[in-house]
Amino acid sequence: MPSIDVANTTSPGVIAFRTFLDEVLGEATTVKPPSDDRSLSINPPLQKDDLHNFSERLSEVLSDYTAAEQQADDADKTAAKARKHNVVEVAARAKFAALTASTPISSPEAVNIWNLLDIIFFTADIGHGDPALMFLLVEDLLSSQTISGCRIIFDFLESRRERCVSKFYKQSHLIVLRSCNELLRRLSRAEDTAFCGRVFVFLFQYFPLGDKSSVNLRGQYHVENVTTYEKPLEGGDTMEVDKEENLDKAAEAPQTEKPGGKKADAGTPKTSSPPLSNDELYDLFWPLQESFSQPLRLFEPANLKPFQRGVEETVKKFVALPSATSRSSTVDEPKSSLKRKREGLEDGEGAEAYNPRYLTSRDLFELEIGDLTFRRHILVQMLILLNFILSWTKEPKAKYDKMIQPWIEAAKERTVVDGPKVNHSLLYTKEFSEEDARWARETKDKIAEYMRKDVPGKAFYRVIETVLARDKNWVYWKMASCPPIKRDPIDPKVWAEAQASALRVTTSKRLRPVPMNAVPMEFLKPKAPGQALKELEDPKRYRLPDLDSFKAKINDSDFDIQMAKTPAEKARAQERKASQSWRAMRIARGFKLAAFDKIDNPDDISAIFEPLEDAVAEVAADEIAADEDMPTNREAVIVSGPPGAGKSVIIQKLMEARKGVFERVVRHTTREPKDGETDGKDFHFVKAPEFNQLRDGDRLIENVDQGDIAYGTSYKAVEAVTESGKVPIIEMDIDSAKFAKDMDFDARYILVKPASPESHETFLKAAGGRDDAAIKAVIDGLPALVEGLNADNIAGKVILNENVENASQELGDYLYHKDADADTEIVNRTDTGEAPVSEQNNGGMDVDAPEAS
Ligand SMILES: Nc1ncnc2c1ncn2[C@@H]1O[C@H](COP(=O)(O)OP(=O)(O)OP(=O)(O)O)[C@@H](O)[C@H]1O
Repeated sequence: MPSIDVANTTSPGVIAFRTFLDEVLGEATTVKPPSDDRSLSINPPLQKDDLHNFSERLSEVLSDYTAAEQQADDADKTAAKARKHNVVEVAARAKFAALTASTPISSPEAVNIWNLLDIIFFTADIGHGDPALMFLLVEDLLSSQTISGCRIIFDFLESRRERCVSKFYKQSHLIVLRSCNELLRRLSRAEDTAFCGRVFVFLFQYFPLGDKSSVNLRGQYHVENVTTYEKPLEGGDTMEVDKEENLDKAAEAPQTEKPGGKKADAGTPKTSSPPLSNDELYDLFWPLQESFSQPLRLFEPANLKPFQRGVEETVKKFVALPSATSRSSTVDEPKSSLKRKREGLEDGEGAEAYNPRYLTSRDLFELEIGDLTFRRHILVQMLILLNFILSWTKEPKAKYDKMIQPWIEAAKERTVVDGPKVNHSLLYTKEFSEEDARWARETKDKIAEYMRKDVPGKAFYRVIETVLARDKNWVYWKMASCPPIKRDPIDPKVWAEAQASALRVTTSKRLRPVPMNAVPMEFLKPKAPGQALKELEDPKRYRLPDLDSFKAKINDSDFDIQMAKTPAEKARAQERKASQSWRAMRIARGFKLAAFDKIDNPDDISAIFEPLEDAVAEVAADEIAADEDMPTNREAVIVSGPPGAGKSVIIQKLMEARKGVFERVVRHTTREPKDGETDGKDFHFVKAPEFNQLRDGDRLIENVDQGDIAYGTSYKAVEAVTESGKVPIIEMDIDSAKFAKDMDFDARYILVKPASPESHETFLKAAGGRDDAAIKAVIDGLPALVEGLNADNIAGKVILNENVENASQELGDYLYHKDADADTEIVNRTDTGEAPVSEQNNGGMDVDAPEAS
């Protein structure tokens, strides 16, 4: 900071620059006058061109300093430049201080503050001022204002973000980070949730993905986040539940009511015992927060046991509470009180935000856990910790080592100094036992089951699952000390070749036999009578252009429409687009007519270029069965079953027997195509990011990971078949079918089972690709695998595969009769006393009786 007395300076440079500032600020006020509408005073940003000859006039004012800088020898240049920057800074700070002292930030006159900051930015932009100055002034301003004032300043910062990032990222990023962090420290996460979010989003946008400045590289936990709660009613400083000897004692001794009946027993959880009372749970519930804010303490068994007990009892209690839909009025109370609290907030602030406040008073405990949102919040915390436990057991640790090895190698190959290095502060040496991992897995399942119950529980749990999965990637990235996230440059050789061939193509001087774009006129030459006419009819002569070629043309026209400078130019581009769209639609009507239904807006015909329509087209190209041959119920059919049960052959037989009725839905996979497999026919082969996009966008009805390979079925692929008029039939393993059912995907679920373990073994041998041990593993695992499907009553029909013909016949019969009134029909058949086919054929396998059929 320059040590000049700002108010009484006699430095001619400072005086001159300050006068200049007053002048240009006056001009700026004519361009952007004070306005009652605050958004107008901040936006649009002042432009340099709005100020008459700004650069020249500024250079003139600072000419002496610039001359001194130019004349100085290399050693003194920096000092000369600093002198000029000091002059600018002193004058600018003085003006800024005067303005901020006299102008409330929310008044219309605050436009002068924003204009001054813009002018300081321009000054730095043409090299006459310190680029950091504007950011330092904003930082000062933020620290001098109340939170509502900071919101206005933040509007300013957000509107100038791109400009600042593109010009002065290097000089500003640390100041911006510091200011934002300071602001976040002042904000209450509960009251100013939305504002906190804005600050975080701003930081993410300001800093490039992969920038380490705001990464918690050492994995430090927010240990100051201490939740205070009431001590156990009995008194005493230490929570009895935390003492290990008590855990062991309690495990042995029967649970006795302590004096007052208020103290929780921290022994081994009894899964069958009833949920604890609120008072008892209170003493186990709030101490969990300690582990939530410091997960590393769980490596100590003395901390882990009470944690496990607390989690189990809490989950048990939550499960026992009435669900959101059936709760009594008491549970609404916290919400209404919260509402009252939020009424004081500004418009739009916090309306959608909910951040649970920890009301840790014992008296409020019942109300607190009665709130579904609060319960979910706690359960998410638990899931994070359970994931933490699962990440630090033997197996995942070995996986990290394997994963990190290539980074270490890469570091050696590239540069020793800058390459990715393993971040040892995140690689803990301690690990959890297999027993702890099992506990974590089981508890996770319980929590998942509970969370999925309430509406919209399934979707909510899915989001949480996705977020936690994504979080793992960040942890991996931090473990490698945040290697740069960038694409490798193109190999110079490849680049040179591409350039050379582009040159060759574009500079060919050879005369073409037919000028470009001209139609060959050869047929006009005298020929045998009638031959010229025949040649004219040759389909090659009137071959339609490729539909996709219009896509780029229409995009170009769209661009021209947007960028048109005059109305005439715009009209021409619109006319061009209309003609291109018309021609594209004429071509598409021949084979993508179904896509026309998807066009809502005539200006956007992109639906006809979408791959879905390709699938429809392909399907449509096949023969479709006559209406009377179609089943009444055309809902999708999911055929699932254990590996080698005969799903494929049964479906194949059915499709041959009922031609043009069913169509297989093609699944997506991230694996590479095997020999003979065709993209779009056997699978849609996609890369992992594309698959993740489908999965994260909820565009899959099911997906499973088998090792590193992901499989999934998209809604679009199913729709494509439905739109073609056929019945989609999807072959899946049992887990995928359960997943689809969980996602409430409407379909008829069929389970195919081999009639006996012996025949299953034969099928698996016939299918090949498995050795004896693998075959045995499949057969042994079958009862457990099938159990879920039967128990949850997912499969509406179980088919025993003894004979492919019969099984496919049975499937066909079922699909043709399982329509609106099929149930009655089926019941009638059973009423005749005839045993269902599957029962007759169960061949000794322990099969739950399928729905009567
Ligand atoms: N009833 C049957 N009689 C004789 N062979 C059968 C019968 N059912 C299936 N097979 C044979 O068993 C093998 C496995 O059948 P299929 O490929 O249809 O099973 P899948 O359930 O589709 O298996 P996966 O899930 O592994 O793809 C095939 O070689 C098939 O010909």
